[in-house]
Amino acid sequence: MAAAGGLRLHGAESPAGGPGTLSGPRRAQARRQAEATKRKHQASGEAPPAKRRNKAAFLLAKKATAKETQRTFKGKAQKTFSPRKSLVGVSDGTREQKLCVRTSSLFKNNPEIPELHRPVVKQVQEEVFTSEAFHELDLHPHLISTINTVLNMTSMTSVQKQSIPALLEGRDALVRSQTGSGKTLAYCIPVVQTLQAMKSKIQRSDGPYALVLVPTRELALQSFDTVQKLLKPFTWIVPGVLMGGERRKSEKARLRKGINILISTPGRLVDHIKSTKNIHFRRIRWLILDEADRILDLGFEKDITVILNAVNAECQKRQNVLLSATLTEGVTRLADISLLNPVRISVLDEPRGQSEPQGGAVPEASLLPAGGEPDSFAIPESLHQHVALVPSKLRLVSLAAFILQKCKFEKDQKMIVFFSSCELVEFHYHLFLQTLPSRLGALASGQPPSASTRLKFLRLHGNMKQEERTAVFQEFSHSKTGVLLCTDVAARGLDLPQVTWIVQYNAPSSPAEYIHRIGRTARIGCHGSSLLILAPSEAEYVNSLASHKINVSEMKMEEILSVLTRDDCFKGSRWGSQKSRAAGPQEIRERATVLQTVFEDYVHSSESRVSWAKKALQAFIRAYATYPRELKPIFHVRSLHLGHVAKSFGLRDAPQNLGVAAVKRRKANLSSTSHMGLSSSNSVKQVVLSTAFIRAQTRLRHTGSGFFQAVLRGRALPTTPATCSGRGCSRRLLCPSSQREKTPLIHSQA
Ligand SMILES: Nc1ncnc2c1ncn2[C@@H]1O[C@H](COP(=O)(O)OP(=O)(O)OP(=O)(O)O)[C@@H](O)[C@H]1O
Repeated sequence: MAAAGGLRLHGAESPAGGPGTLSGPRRAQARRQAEATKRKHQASGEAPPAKRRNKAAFLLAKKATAKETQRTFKGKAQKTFSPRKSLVGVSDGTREQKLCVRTSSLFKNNPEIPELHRPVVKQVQEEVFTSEAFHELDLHPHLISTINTVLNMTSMTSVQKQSIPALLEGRDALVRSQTGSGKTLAYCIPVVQTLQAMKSKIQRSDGPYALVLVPTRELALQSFDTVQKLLKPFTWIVPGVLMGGERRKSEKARLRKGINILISTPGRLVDHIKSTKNIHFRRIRWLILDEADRILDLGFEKDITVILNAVNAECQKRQNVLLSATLTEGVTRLADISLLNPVRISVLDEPRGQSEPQGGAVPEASLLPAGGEPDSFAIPESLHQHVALVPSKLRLVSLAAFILQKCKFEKDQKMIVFFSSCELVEFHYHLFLQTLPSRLGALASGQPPSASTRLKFLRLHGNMKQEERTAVFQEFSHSKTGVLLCTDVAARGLDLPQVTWIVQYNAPSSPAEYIHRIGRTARIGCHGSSLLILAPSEAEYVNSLASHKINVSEMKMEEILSVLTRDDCFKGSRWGSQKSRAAGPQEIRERATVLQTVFEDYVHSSESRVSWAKKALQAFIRAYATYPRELKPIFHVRSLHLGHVAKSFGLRDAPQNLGVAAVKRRKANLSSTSHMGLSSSNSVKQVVLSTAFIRAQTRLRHTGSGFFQAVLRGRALPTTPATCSGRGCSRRLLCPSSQREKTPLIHSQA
């Protein structure tokens, strides 16, 4: 417990003569005593036990604080807080008693922030728009007028100019262009044009002619919406969407009536293939895999195998299209041998400079990254990328300060913050929702927060009910401002208008995911920015990004935190008489500590909140343990300082028994764990162990196109497509004519 006051600042951060409750000599005595204890433990190479660490301060505080201490937020200067009874601001009106009050020491014992010596690399750039109009294509006039009037588009983007003619010719295609460059229309327009032109007019009861697979439900809804708009003049063609979370019964009814362009997530389609009699693929002409690298990843392996086998069993002649902003070399080569004479479409400027593609057919090398290096992807030119190195203890306040900076002090900002798991999204969503808006409004003015001071927080992740997911997706789409906290469920394909900032609070597990996350901003030629928050020990990740031609510039943590001096509700009393704007580093530190204390007070206001924060911390460590092998030297769970990370969850101390229950569960299942020599006191190790299974599962997944790699493991990839030579063919696993029933088949154009 701290020296009584809920917001008492102590240690290095406590300003001399500041708001503390101890008199000068007593304060000095307390500090000397605390430092002596600390030196003793440092000398022995271990941290002092939590209780003893605070004992000196606690004893003196007890003596000195018969009186209550003043809270230091402006507007609350008169209000006094008892250490036992002080209340944390909760916007739901419930007031809970504090169990313990102790202010953090945020700026002590942090690792040094290294200088970033990032190599400046030339990013791969693409031209978004062309000067060619849709009416120059050989499309139905009603389709053109729908594009012009309903979608308000006249000129084609580069990827559309290259893809539409090639797809109208009936070619299989691999399409790669940067995020937000119009790939959806690049496949939707040819599908609609072809289906409306069919000689025997399509009947609803014919069932699906086109099957579009997308990785997430929101993307399914979004693609469905685009197709629906394009089909306005062609009312006899019926689009439909299948996605998890919807009522299966109503989907079955729609399938029974007939859907001609079927958009689905893989899992839900498998559900229907297994359980719905009315689903068939007899007339499939198009198979489209949007975000193909994700769909063909190990995570979807089983589902895709079921779907492709079902489709191939009924339909041998169709056009296959694979699209993504990050079609890796692995995916393209593997798809190459399973597609029939595919056209490879890429919008990269550099290869185009050498040989201009004719009619959408790009030279073979151009789906490979410029310069022939593996897996470098184009990034929108108007996207400004930043990185901030922030010690673990300061992560939470830095994120909150950044949100305030952009969404409170700047106009019309819309932000997406990515986290590594659903639990982390939930934790930060509720924490911010309960603390930040109430601080900003109520504490500054003594009134409830006004519309102008209110921060709008939304959250989106896979553990939410579908109705809520859809509502949030719609609300954020139509909103001009707001902060969406989410997992990677929102990373792929979503076209959320006017997003100005992307924050990656937890680093992504691959450069492809980095590209997709930041690609939610700066779409279709707009401006946007991104911020990646890394711990000092993770600084090397900047070089890893550079090796994929991704350039980030540094934003200093102090710059982020300095915004707190613009809001007097974070003012410490030492600075009461000074002008905020002239604040120096010490005031910034003090204000950051005030903000951290707001979070800690909230978390420690009840046992249940403390255990909620511990669970979130546990989820963070679990997710941290799943980085792929090649990133382990940068993101290794053993390099985490549990006590420091705990601070970023509003916890005052490192939990002692973190992960024990999980480890016990795993122990029961995995007899092999015993050899790891578990020590009950080593919490991080326990969590590592409890996540061993997850790591093993995800290792392959992170290797990129793991599904195909698994199929082909053990033999060299053919560099050029060859024809199948039947049963003994070395590529038989991908060839429809030999082992259909066992294999994930992309193509079956017999
Ligand atoms: N020719 C065009 N003119 C103007 N706007 C367009 C055009 N084509 C597409 N758009 C708009 O551009 C935005 C991005 O399109 P889309 O979502 O298809 O991009 P994408 O390349 O699929 O992105 P991602 O790789 O992130 O999935 C959408 O709002 C879409 O309406």
